[in-house]
Amino acid sequence: MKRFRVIFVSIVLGVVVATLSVGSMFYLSRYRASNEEQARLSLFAQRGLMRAQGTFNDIRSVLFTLNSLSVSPCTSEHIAVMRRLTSNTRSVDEIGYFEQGFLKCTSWGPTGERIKQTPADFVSEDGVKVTTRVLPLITKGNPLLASQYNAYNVLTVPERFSDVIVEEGIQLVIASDTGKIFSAQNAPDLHLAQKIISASHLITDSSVLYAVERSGGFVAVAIEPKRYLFQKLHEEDTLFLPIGILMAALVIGLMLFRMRNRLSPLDELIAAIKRHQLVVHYQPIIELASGRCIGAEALLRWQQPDGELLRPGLFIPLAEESDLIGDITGQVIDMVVRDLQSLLVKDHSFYVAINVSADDVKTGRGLDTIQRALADTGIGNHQILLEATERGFVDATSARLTLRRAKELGHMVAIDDFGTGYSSLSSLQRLPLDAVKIDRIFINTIGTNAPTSSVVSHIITMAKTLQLSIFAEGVETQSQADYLRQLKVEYGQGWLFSMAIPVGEFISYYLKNRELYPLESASPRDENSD
Ligand SMILES: Nc1nc2c(ncn2[C@@H]2O[C@@H]3COP(=O)(O)O[C@H]4[C@@H](O)[C@H](n5cnc6c(=O)[nH]c(N)nc65)O[C@@H]4COP(=O)(O)O[C@H]3[C@H]2O)c(=O)[nH]1
Repeated sequence: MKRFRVIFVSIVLGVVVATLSVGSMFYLSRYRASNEEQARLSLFAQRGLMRAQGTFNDIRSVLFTLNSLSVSPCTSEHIAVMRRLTSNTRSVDEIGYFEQGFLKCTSWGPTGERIKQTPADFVSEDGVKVTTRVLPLITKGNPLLASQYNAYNVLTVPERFSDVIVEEGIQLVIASDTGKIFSAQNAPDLHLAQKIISASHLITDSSVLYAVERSGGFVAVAIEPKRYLFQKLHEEDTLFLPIGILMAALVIGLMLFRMRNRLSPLDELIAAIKRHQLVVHYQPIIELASGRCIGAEALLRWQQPDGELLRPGLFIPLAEESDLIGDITGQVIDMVVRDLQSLLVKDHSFYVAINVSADDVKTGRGLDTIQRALADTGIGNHQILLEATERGFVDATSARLTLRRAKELGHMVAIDDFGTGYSSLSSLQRLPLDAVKIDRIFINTIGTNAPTSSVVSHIITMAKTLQLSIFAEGVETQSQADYLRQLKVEYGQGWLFSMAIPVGEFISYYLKNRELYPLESASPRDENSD
């Protein structure tokens, strides 16, 4: 279930991260491309506006010069001045002089035709009237732009208002802020340009991008078909999408790595220790002669998120291999103190057996952990019985040191699962042990014809010879209990009495048992032994 959840969550996260990474790069490339294009268009619009204002300034200055002349109109001297100003000013292509609203002479000379002054399309702040698309009657050329001030009229080729260098694809429109178009470059859609100029907000046209610049009555609009943006986008995409894909691959790789770690049993165990998912259940230990519950064995369980409890056989070996067992022993003793402190303090003949690992025995570290946990609790050291398997005694010298110290501190020490390893009578003799726990595989054979059925009586005899207390594990039937009682085995535990149960249930069991069998006989070692 947990495995499925980790895989599911990792896949969902992987998809989200990949989408976000590629999506954000996709968005970034679009954002950058359109920003860059917008900045480029603004630049061209600004240049166009400057050119238009520069051209108009030239025209105005010519008009003001002409108006300040004191020569007689249309004399050869007057015409010569007009001609000189025309040829010296780039923005002026022809000058005309009007009298009573009709053209009298131009920079070409006197004119015989009756040409009327044109109505203005646009009037500048200083009174210069501009008419777009005036057909020059003298030169008969393309439509020109006429700027009038009092009696003078200057004709200008409209392109002079927009002749800046623009990049391919960019269209430029120069107009008055009332929307009269003066000049354009690269054949823009004039209808669209007018819409843009007169709009007070951005207009949405899916086919173009544009920028508008306004100043001094002039407007410049730079327009670009969106396909140029797409080209730019393509360039940005080729830069940013690989980055997005790389980022996604990196994050997904990291997640896979983490997922693999989270799925590894060792990492799961480390997380369980950190999150305090290990719990202790208690199995009553019964004095066989009286039926009294005189102690309990603390047995570890790993609580899974779905409520399932894992037995220690599935994770203790891993903890032992990976050096986590010391932490586990620490948590077990802490839990025992937390769960049973008040019971242990009230009943000093009651004791709890805890399992110590081979490593705890070898290093003696477990003893320090236990001492720290018991300090100031009111629990006596004699109330903590240490169970170590035969594997803990392989290194006899360090085992002897640890056991001796344990005994000095007042703990009882039992050899667990006796008979399943290679411990011999002689090796046991040399160790300062208090008790032997006979493994349940031997108890199982009691009353059967199994070839090992006689082993139980041999172990019992041997333990008695060594003056060790005897605990029988895995007592499941009344006949097994009767047999053990006959052979004077003092203590038993097993499903006949109770399975390992959570602390609440255990305390109820203990209280009921005490009602049935009030305290009078002694535990393997009484409380004075501390
Ligand atoms: N079939 C049957 N089984 C019975 C009966 N009565 C008790 N048992 C089971 O026999 C095992 C007795 O514990 P153990 O010999 O100390 O053997 C323990 C002990 O060596 C180790 N262990 C348990 N808790 C800890 C711990 O906190 N630290 C360390 N280092 N090892 C632990 O894990 C082993 C297995 O523990 P559990 O799975 O809890 O299994 C327990 C218990 O639940 C019975 O009548 N019938």
